[in-house]
Amino acid sequence: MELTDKLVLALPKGRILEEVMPLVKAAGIHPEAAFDDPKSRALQFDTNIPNLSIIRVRAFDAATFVAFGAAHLAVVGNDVLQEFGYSDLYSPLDLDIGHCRLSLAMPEDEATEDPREWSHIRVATKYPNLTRQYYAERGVQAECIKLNGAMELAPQLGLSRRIVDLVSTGGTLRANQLKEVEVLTHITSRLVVHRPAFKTRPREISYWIDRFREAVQNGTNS
Ligand SMILES: Nc1ncnc2c1ncn2[C@@H]1O[C@H](COP(=O)(O)OP(=O)(O)OP(=O)(O)O)[C@@H](O)[C@H]1O
Ligand SMILES: O=P(O)(O)OC[C@H]1O[C@H](OP(=O)(O)OP(=O)(O)O)[C@H](O)[C@@H]1O
Repeated sequence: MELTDKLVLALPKGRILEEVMPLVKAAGIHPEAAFDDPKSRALQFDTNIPNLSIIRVRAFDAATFVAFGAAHLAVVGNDVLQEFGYSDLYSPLDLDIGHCRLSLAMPEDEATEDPREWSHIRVATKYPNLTRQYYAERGVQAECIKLNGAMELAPQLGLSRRIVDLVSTGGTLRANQLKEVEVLTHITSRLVVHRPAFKTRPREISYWIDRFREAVQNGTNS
């Protein structure tokens, strides 16, 4: 495969994509038609900007592509940034989208947390590093069971009493008879860049950070 010097922007293909595309377009980036074609199996897309292409990947993978320099820019939730803690990711801009929180939840009918019970904690989560760190700061070693979705099933089925998961409206917790016990961190999506690429291609990358900043500001003011 031929490597080009095109800038690569990684976008998460899940729920954030719908929120991020108005910003991408307001920043002046318009992907080729195949990007909006549900039948297309393409993963990389040209844009109206000759030296910029878009890749569409899973939310967690967007951070990984940029962390290793395979993409130069990405849109990533700070849940993902905190979970990975990649040192080569620089996140200069809050995009003010993807608002949610990462919370500890337990069954509604159970007594609220008593730290004296914390001799052995088991938690089902997509965020084992963040969760372990949260409990370690409280002097507790947590056993984390990594799930990639549907964490809310874990308490009902006896996998773990506690889950750490993203909460927005709280509807998913309520539908599964769970209560939010504590917020670990508040989340929004950020524009992130590959730190070494920012050093070698500062003008190009600063240009796009500025365009996204303007898009966010114009969106907020309109
Ligand atoms: N309920 C929510 N409300 C707002 N933002 C959310 C919500 N859930 C997740 N997010 C944000 O969207 C990002 C992607 O969400 P998630 O990890 O659930 O992926 P997805 O859209 O289900 O796709 P996939 O799991 O296939 O990658 C998260 O990292 C988080 O920043
Ligand atoms: O508080 P709410 O508004 O109900 O949102 C919370 C839900 O949203 C996310 O899941 P998503 O819908 O992305 O599906 P997933 O479990 O496949 O990641 C998250 O993992 C919760 O399950």
